[in-house]
Amino acid sequence: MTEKIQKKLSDSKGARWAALAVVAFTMLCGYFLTDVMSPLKPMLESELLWSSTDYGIFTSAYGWFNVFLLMLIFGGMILDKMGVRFTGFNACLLMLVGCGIKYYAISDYFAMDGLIILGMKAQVAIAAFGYAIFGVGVEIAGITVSKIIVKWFKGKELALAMGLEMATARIGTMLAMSVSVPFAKYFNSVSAPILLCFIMLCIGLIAFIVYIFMDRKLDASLTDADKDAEEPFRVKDIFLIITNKGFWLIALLCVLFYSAVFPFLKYATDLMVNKYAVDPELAGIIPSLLPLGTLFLTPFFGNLYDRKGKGATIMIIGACMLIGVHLLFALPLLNQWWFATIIMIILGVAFSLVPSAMWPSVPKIIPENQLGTAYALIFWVQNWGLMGVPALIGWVLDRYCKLEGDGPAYDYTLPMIIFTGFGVLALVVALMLKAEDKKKGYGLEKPNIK
Ligand SMILES: C[C@H](N)C(=O)N[C@@H](CCCCN)C(=O)O
Repeated sequence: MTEKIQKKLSDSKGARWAALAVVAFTMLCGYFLTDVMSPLKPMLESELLWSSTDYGIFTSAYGWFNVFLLMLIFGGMILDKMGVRFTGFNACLLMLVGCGIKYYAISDYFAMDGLIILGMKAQVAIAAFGYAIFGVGVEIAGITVSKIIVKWFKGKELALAMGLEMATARIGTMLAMSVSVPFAKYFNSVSAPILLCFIMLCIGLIAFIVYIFMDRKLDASLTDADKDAEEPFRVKDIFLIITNKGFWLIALLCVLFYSAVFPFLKYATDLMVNKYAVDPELAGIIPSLLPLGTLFLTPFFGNLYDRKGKGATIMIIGACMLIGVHLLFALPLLNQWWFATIIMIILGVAFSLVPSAMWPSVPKIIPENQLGTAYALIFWVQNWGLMGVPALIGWVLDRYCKLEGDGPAYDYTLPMIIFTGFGVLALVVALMLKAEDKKKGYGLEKPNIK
């Protein structure tokens, strides 16, 4: 009699890559809205009379609820307790609600002109409130998708899969950077690109519902032994996570590195206009090259990490490149669009190196049943930067960098020096992480494929 060996659904290559494609698409839709306003900064200033500080407040709202109301941490605990299907679906709903509120605030339907809410212009406050709700949704969706990828790819092409997920999400950023202004101009409305995002988020929700069916099938294919091996999450596990030095080094590297990239992207279009004299209508194209480069390179470096290891070294190289690029943006040399384009592409390489090695390194430090909470805690620390740095840069621009006359509105030297500082600190932490790996034997320099 032949004994049938039960295979998990994730053992099927087709099934696991299909699952990845579906959830990565949901993230693409989320990333589109995340960055859709960045190229619109000059239009917000000229048409809705926002200042750089208004824009900075609005942008920082992304992290308000995640940071102060601990929504991300609760989200991570819900994820580990209730599972990926429940958490992911509700995260998609939150993204939609947040996007709807943001659209209302920016659209012509908005009728509270002249009102002040908590010291902010009503329009800025309500758009920021919507963006804050969206921020909770997209961040919880991010940790959910990370856990989904570990569920399907652990012991297989984990870093490649994470790299491909990030690459797909970056298409959303790229679209935001390149189509927002032409779209807004075509419809003669700053809010038109946000409506487009709303439609995309509806499609993203449908994609996640498709994933829910795949996840059910995966669970049904698990043997009793697989299920027994899954230890339940206990609240006291949080203590185990936060007393782990490796965890803190990853979290610190994450906040420092990402503070020098995502908040930079929010101002990159404006930098192109002010420092490199690029036409505002085309200025979003140069920053959009950053996600374009990461599209190919994040999976490439992820695959390299899967097969050859060297995760900690990859993070160190990425941090060094980040410092070089921001320094070149800060220095008063070669204020030409082509030079900005070249260094933006190099930033894309740095922005592929660090994430491709950092995120797949977390499961080497933290057990799988605590992963949702661990990713959530890392995102929470990171959100302090995503929230604080844009507000800081907006304030610095208004206070110290305003220029008089008909030329550029701002001098970007000081903001770029601040971004360089984050890069230097990220490098120090990356070096400490490599030393800790040597001491504790996490295996960050070892390949992921067993
Ligand atoms: C902004 C968000 N918190 C974030 O850090 N996103 C990362 C991807 C993290 C998920 C990895 N599986 C990014 O680089 O976009």
